[in-house]
Amino acid sequence: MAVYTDVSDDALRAFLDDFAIGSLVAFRGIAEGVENSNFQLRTTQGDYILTLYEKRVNAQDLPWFLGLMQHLAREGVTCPQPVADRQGQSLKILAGRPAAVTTFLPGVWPRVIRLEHCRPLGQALAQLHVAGRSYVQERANGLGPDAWPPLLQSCGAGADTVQPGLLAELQAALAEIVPNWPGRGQTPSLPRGQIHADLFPDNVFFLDQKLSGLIDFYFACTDFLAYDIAICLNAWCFAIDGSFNITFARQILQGYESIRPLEDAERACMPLLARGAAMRFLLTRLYDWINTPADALVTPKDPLDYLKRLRFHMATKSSSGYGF
Ligand SMILES: Nc1ncnc2c1ncn2[C@@H]1O[C@H](COP(=O)(O)OP(=O)(O)O)[C@@H](O)[C@H]1O
Ligand SMILES: N[C@@H](CCOP(=O)(O)O)C(=O)O
Repeated sequence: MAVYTDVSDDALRAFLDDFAIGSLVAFRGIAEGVENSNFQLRTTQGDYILTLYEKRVNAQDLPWFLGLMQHLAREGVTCPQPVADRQGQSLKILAGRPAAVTTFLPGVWPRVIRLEHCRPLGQALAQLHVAGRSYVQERANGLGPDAWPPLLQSCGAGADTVQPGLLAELQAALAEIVPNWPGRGQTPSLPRGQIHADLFPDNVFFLDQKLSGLIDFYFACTDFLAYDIAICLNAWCFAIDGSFNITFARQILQGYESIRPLEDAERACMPLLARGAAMRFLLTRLYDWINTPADALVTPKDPLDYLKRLRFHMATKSSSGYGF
């Protein structure tokens, strides 16, 4: 459960007095997610989400995230919208944390991924990339390739307590991936733009068998568009036993390319981008696995799920391995 910060009934009522969204009927902490504290609010006017921003979110970036969500909605991408208070402020402080109220998005995320989710996912990702073109302000990816070696170093010997030999295996993989990242060494750069950077199944909602919207833009940043595809291939196309579902991948790619055709260089880089994406999530999971106190109200995600994926991508030498 991800509720890092408790909010008292009285503090919440006082906070909501600033807004014109009715009075509080009920609220509950949401037992999902690992990054921020989320609460579902019911007021006399409807449902809302209250987010208190925690460990990995830099408060200075919040205007950029909230602005991106507003921009994408104007361009036709369904996503939560910040709710401004009576003074026009959407970014506030509650219980000592930066906080915002956003609109509630109807739908549920798919607990079991099926083929019919994959094409709409690819289309929605490409729509996001196209819509993001006119959001001109950039935000660097703080969890890009330069962040990976120090993140592994901060896990240190703890990595081998998760699995013996893990530290050396990841160091060797990093030595292959980081110097050859697009735009470095012999590898050409790729088209860049605003990316979601965390489009996992729990951030994609479906309703009546249709994709109803995207949530959780708090890792969004300006980076290679094809890297966002690589993140989705990691998050959506592996079975519990670690096997890669190329049919799912093909549907994601075809859905994406029906909106935004890829350049040859983007296709060719997919094995490299997929390795980087697996590494990024492996490392944040590993760090959290080692550093989350046993009594914390959050269920850390298993880093070893991403070791299986990384090994698959390290062994995949051609983009045809992803269904191109
Ligand atoms: N705008 C929203 N509308 C409906 N449910 C939401 C919304 N935002 C978050 N949730 C719920 O809260 C859960 C955790 O949110 P998420 O943004 O993924 O957390 P985190 O910030 O920890 O990554 C989601 O899986 C979803 O159930
Ligand atoms: N998707 C990340 C974790 C962060 O996302 P959240 O939406 O679950 O908070 C992972 O799976 O490692």
